[in-house]
Amino acid sequence: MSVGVDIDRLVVLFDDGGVPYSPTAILARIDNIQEVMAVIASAPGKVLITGGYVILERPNAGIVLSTNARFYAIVKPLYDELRPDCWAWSWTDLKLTSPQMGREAMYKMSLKHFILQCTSSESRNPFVEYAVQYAVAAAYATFDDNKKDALQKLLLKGFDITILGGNDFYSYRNEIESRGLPLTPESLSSIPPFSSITLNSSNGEKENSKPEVAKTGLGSSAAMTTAVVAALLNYLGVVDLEVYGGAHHEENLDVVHIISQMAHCIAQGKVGSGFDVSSAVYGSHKYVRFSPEVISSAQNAIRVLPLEEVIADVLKGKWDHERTKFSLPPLMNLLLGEPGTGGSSTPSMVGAVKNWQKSNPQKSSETWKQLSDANTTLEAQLNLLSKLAQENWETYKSVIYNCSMCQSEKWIEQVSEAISLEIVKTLIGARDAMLNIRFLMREMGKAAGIPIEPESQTQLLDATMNVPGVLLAGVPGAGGFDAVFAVTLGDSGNNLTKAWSAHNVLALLVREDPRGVSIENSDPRINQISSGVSSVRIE
Ligand SMILES: Nc1ncnc2c1ncn2[C@@H]1O[C@H](COP(=O)(O)OP(=O)(O)O)[C@@H](O)[C@H]1O
Ligand SMILES: C[C@@](O)(CCOP(=O)(O)OP(=O)(O)O)CC(=O)O
Repeated sequence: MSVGVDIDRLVVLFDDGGVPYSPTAILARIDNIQEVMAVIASAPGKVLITGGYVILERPNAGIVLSTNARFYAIVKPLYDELRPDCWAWSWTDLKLTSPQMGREAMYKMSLKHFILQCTSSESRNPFVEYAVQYAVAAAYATFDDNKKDALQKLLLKGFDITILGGNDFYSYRNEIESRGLPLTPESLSSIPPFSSITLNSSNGEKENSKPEVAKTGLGSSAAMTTAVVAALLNYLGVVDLEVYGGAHHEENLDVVHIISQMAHCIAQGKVGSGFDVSSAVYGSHKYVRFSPEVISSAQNAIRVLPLEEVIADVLKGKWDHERTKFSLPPLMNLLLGEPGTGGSSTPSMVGAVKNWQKSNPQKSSETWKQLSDANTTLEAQLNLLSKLAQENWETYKSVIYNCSMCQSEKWIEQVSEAISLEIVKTLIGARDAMLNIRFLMREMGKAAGIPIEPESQTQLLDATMNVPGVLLAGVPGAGGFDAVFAVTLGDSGNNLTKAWSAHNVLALLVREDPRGVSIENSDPRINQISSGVSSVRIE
């Protein structure tokens, strides 16, 4: 059977409540973003649930959960055909588009030294610039002469790179408030995918201070850098990320990790612990940092050696970071709540903690040891819960279901037989470990004179941990006034979302997703278009 429809009378409506699209406009929108020979990679944002500050020093470990918030990089040639005279060129072109920021920048890249020169006056993106330079240098460093010829041809076609960050990376709280919408996840989901980014107005202290992106704290720069590096390395043929599983995939991920860490550290101007890039590459895991020398020695070498040689050495360097499998036990969910009290600057918080370590080495090392032990205890309790779930699934399921409906003091009353009791005791053990971590983080903050868990967050976290079905809550990473996290049991996340909304806290749409960097089959804007279609009608 075929149905005749006058195409110009068809109207497609999107869930985002935006303007209806005619089919012609839809086709133009899809056509416009349909990629030819494009490689699309995505990398997740993260939440560091344990290990803030202490993971800066080996061998202290942290638990980092990757999320369903993803950054995308689309890489394709800028020119379809090679121009006849291009063999004489020693430069190629790079176009970098950031639609959410309304930015487009053009660069020339030297094929000898991989130096980038910005030829348009648009504001620069150092994370992407270093990602491009180091990925291209990695290709030269790893290819033999035959492959270098093919590489040269591909490079001469230029690069057209588009970067897109999922809405979850940015704060839309002000927008929701100004539109008079309720502070709920439903309001957040009404915002169209890959929306324009709200910029915080500059504070006026420095005349030329750049407006800052209003962020939710999921590590946008690490996810962005990793997505660009992965897309480029795949595009150039240095790695093949489409073949999943096995040792070869792990080796490919390690190459993406090394080049991303290098680009991120150099662009950021500091060698941090690297957990945010690590989770963007490998997904959720337990992380122990790499020795910073592997990057600092490369930083020195860059001044005297060709980049290709430096990158070759970095790829063979002593990368001693450790990652151990970790994910939340079954039937547990990660939630984030944005209190709307503004973000804090991690480098200055880290600087204050380092000063305290110098000025009071004995007390600070005691606190660090206690914190590290408390982090290990929480990890052990969560791992034990995963094991108990695996071995006693039915009992585990019913205990979690019962506990999800009441406050923690009542959990023990729900059980009688041995296994259920062990499960509840382990849940309470995890809670106690989190309370201990929070206490020690507050102590560290007071001693260093910085708001790691400030009073307003303490009140919010205490109230959160009293909501029925909430296992634990805390300030992620470096702490401060950013969004807080909670781990909830079963379906109790809905209780928490409502409780937060009543406290003027916006529950974000972010959830744990253990998937690290990956290659995507299609432009994420096309996926979002098709999943966003709510109805088609004929007018
Ligand atoms: N969608 C985007 N397109 C281009 N650049 C972006 C986008 N989102 C964020 N950025 C850039 O990424 C960087 C974020 O880095 P930073 O402020 O250190 O954040 P984070 O702590 O999340 O890593 C900023 O330079 C910002 O301008
Ligand atoms: C203090 C830290 O241990 C954790 C910082 O954690 P955040 O999750 O706050 O990360 P940023 O994205 O860098 O702001 C510093 C570090 O390990 O890099």
